[in-house]
Amino acid sequence: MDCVGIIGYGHMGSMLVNGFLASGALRVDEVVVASRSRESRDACAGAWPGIGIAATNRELARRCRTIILAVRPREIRGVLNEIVSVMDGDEQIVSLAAGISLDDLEGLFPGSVTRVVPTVTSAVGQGTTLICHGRQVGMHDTLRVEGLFSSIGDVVLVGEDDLPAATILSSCGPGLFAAIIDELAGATARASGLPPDRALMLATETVAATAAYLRETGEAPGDLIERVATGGGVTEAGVQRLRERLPGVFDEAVAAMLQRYGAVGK
Ligand SMILES: NC(=O)C1=CN([C@@H]2O[C@H](COP(=O)(O)OP(=O)(O)OC[C@H]3O[C@@H](n4cnc5c(N)ncnc54)[C@H](O)[C@@H]3O)[C@@H](O)[C@H]2O)C=CC1
Ligand SMILES: O=C(O)[C@@H]1CCC=N1
Repeated sequence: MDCVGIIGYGHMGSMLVNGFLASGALRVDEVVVASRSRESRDACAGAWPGIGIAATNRELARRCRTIILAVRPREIRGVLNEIVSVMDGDEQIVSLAAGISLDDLEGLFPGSVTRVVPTVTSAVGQGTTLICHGRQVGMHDTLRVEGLFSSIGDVVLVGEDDLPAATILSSCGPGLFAAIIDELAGATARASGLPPDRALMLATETVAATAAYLRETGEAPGDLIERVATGGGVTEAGVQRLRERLPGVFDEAVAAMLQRYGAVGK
């Protein structure tokens, strides 16, 4: 049967199962899940009655033609080595793992291999999934995987050389922006009598509204700043401080992420 198998039912695996099923892209009888812990397999079976649960990764590989690897990068080699002997070679492997190249994957499974970088914000139907197909991926698999992931948000095709930088923006980005919201709300609450939960709510709404404004108007961030920061006014004082310190902070953060990206699967 042409089932979609998902190995690993952690943050991404569960988000994908929920997204594919809630969107109607797949039915429960078209999905099989395998995960190392009994608890996560039981949680999946409880959340989606009728879904396929495989006791082992090999059982899943026998039942599915599209196999999504939603395990951590350091587990990828072990999982692929484990399942490859029960595969007949015409399956499509979809790896979510940051830092594991198409060459690495094709070295373990010399067939149709695609790298996909989802984002946690797809849980609320927002954000961009990155897709990078390997050399052996045919038209049927290309359309199948792109169609599947477009059911949970936007899909953008990216060359493998651009994948690390694009991953930082689209997939690590929610974590980075959550940290910024937390810091802005925390600093405002510390400097005032504003209750922290209220500060967090206002900061979160403002970030969502700012993103919507930039997206809808197409205005450059610098132009928006000029519109907000009345000459000699309040915003100007804050933006000035940020402009002095943030380039160094962001250069450091991006360098650290790129370095980790190269090491994460080793
Ligand atoms: N969390 C995120 O926002 C994103 C994660 N990714 C990638 O997705 C992958 C999964 O990340 P998370 O879901 O965050 O990790 P996680 O740690 O939440 O989930 C991993 C799951 O894999 C299971 N697992 C571990 N070893 C296994 C094995 N040998 N066989 C079967 N199941 C096994 C674990 O029990 C767990 O359920 C990683 O490769 C990561 O690089 C990609 C984009 C975004
Ligand atoms: O932090 C990570 O390693 C994963 C990959 C991209 C987003 N989360």
